[in-house]
Amino acid sequence: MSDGNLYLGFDFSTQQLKVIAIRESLEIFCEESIQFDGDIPEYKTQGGVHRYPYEPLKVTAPPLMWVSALDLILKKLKASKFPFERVASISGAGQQHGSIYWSVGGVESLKTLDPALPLRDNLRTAFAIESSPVWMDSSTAVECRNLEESVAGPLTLSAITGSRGYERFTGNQISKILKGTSNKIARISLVSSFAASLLIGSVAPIDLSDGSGMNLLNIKSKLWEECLLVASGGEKLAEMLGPPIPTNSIIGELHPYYQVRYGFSKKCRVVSFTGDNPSSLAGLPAHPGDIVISLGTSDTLFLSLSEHVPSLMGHVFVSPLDPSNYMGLLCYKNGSLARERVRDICAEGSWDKFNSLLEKTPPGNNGVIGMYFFDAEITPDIQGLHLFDSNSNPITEIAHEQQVRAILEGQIIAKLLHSSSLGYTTGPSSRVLATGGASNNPHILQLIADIFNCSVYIVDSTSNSACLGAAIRAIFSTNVIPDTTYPELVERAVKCSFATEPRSELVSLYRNMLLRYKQLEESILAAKS
Ligand SMILES: Nc1ncnc2c1ncn2[C@@H]1O[C@H](COP(=O)(O)OP(=O)(O)O)[C@@H](O)[C@H]1O
Ligand SMILES: O=C(CO)[C@@H](O)[C@H](O)COP(=O)(O)O
Repeated sequence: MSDGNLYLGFDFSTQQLKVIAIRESLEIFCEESIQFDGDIPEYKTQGGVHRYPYEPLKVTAPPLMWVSALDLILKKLKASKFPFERVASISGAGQQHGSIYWSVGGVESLKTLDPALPLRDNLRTAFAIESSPVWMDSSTAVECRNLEESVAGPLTLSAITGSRGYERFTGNQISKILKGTSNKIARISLVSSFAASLLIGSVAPIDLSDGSGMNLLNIKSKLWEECLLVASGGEKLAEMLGPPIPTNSIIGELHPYYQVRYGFSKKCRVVSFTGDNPSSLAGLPAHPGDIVISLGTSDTLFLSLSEHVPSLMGHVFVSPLDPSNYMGLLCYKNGSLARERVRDICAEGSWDKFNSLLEKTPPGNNGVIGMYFFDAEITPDIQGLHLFDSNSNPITEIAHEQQVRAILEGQIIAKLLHSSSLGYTTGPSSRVLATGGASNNPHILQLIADIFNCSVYIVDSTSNSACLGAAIRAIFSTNVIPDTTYPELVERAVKCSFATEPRSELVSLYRNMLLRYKQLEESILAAKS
């Protein structure tokens, strides 16, 4: 195989930093990852985050941990003799909505990175706020309501920004941070633009697609909405954020730090990073009518949209593929971490045992339904463990094998219920493209097929579609492959294979179960209000 150029795609996700290198022929050259909890334990995270027993809605992560993870993953690549000099361009992704607050000195130290030191030692005092709020935080309900009121209500905020006020959305997080600190904040980044900043040695601009997850960007004008900036952070917020840029823009050349320390080429260019979900969409050959289900730390369901219909549920972002289009997304906080908790309680921490228990119960779980919202759920706004028997009476105890089926069927039925209510429905030629760590589990894929009544496909080469999308964006944005549209490039680069199809005999069972789930969810929400 020729020793041609390579292209890197990073993903700074909740639990780990991942990177994929692809060849100009679009084949994967190598993958690497760093688990925050296990590989850099000095930061003492659990599931990549810090939680606060006396502030259960607060969830943060230390930006210096993400810096250390970049040091470590590049060190691992160097130890494996990775040919850094062949890297022609780099892009990446980051968990959405998290916010990083650069100090004045931090902005300066970015420019003067010393290659004799790890990034961590260069940037140890770079952050005015040492614990960044991340997407699992839901402590900003007051800020959300205030922002909604600043534009005559939640539906108006959704019409402008693509979402009603959501606690994890960055504008509300910034509002809370700025109220609570006197530290001098020079600039504010998202996780995606923060990661890009490390590579170019200056604070990188926020891209339109990830910027859509802030409750600050007008997704039609593609500009920050002035009144929302003022309501969230005052007159200076525009300056702290900088102007947003189209996703897939070339934002600069790799800082000389990386040439000296690792041997990267002087000509290596950096393409704007974006949110992990937009980057994942960019890494999948989704056709019109296809739906993507990403089963990572968060579970998400997303698809390409040609228009934006304001709603009080779900989100619409500027498309990472074409700024005149959109991306619809539903997010579930209780995703893999909730499944892991049931796995650990019922299956001794083993996915194989988890799957064996699933097989001991019939589809439909003999009418038992479960909602496993250990964390305050995003879609919908419910918390707690809610179990119901076949007559929809609340129960408290079910067998381990019923627990396993209940969490999986409950999570997938919820996705079908909420996506259908937004008109995100599958047609006869639709596919569900599954990605994310849990898409490696064939039992979960079969449940998705049965409940969505749709064939499920997976990407042959990797479940890290956010990294793959970033690497493909790195190639595409540097015009290395002329006369090729982005969809054509993705079709060539990403091979999806058939994973499983629905069992037609289960269609009516799951349709009835969905109706019961809908009634139960409505009753829980009604009891809250
Ligand atoms: N066989 C499996 N069955 C179910 N879940 C799995 C399996 N293998 C991995 N996972 C889940 O995948 C998750 C990681 O997925 P990933 O997409 O890498 O997350 P993120 O991008 O948020 O870091 C883990 O938290 C783990 O629970
Ligand atoms: O909040 C959202 C999307 O709105 C989450 O999807 C985060 O982007 C976290 O991503 P993962 O770490 O689960 O990939």
